Amino acid sequence: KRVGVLISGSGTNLQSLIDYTRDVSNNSCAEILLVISNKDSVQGLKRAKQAGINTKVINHTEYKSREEFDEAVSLSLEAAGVEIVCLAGFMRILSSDFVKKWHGRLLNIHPSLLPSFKGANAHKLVLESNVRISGCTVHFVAEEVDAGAILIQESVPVYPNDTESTLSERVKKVEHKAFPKALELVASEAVSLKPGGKLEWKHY
Ligand SMILES: Nc1nc2ccc(CNc3ccc(C(=O)NCCCC(=O)O)cc3)cc2c(=O)[nH]1
Ligand SMILES: N[C@@H]1O[C@H](COP(=O)(O)O)[C@@H](O)[C@H]1O
Repeated sequence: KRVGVLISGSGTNLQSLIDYTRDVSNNSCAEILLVISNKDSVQGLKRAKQAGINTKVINHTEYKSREEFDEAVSLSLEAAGVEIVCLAGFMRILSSDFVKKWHGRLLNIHPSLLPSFKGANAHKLVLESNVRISGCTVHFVAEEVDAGAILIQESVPVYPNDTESTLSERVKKVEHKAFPKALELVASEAVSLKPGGKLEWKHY
């Protein structure tokens, strides 16, 4: 399956997807063809270039509306023949037209155990709530932010003296395992998203 990855920053999740899909011992059904960033000169773009993967910067500030930005992103993905889109630290909310067009083929990784701690500052909310376990969630993207069907979750302990950076570092380690697994499930068609928004697991 042809995969496109949308990023906005460092791209460590992108790197884990590149490494996993290129490790022949994984017999991956996925191949990353295109990396799109809404921000220029982020480390994720360097990672893609080093891997010889096509990159494109589509700057949202150059578009009059969210829908027009999303349309430009979608057209680039389609032009490359992308079949599955992964949001890897992509920090723009996507319009419902985009989500509808890519329904069931659009994955996101969130740095908390959804449905707890939705939004752009999950680690901060986790620390403020004094929970003792956190982790990451890979889910299909739905119109409602961070509310799509959950594919994979991995947990980590939260320590009393944790900061956002010590927690995010611990969570990222399990993100880098969870995201490739989730992508493989979808790329191999072991799991799919039914129109009603529920998952259909074929090989379990
Ligand atoms: N419709 C839909 N689109 C998404 C886009 C990105 C992410 C990644 N997680 C994200 C979750 C929250 C945000 C957020 O609130 N950013 C500040 C506002 C930025 C902006 O104005 O766009 C961004 C990404 C998830 C979703 C999702 O679940 N559904
Ligand atoms: N969506 C969240 O944003 C961060 C992106 O990190 P990176 O993949 O750019 O290193 C990750 O923690 C991910 O869960």
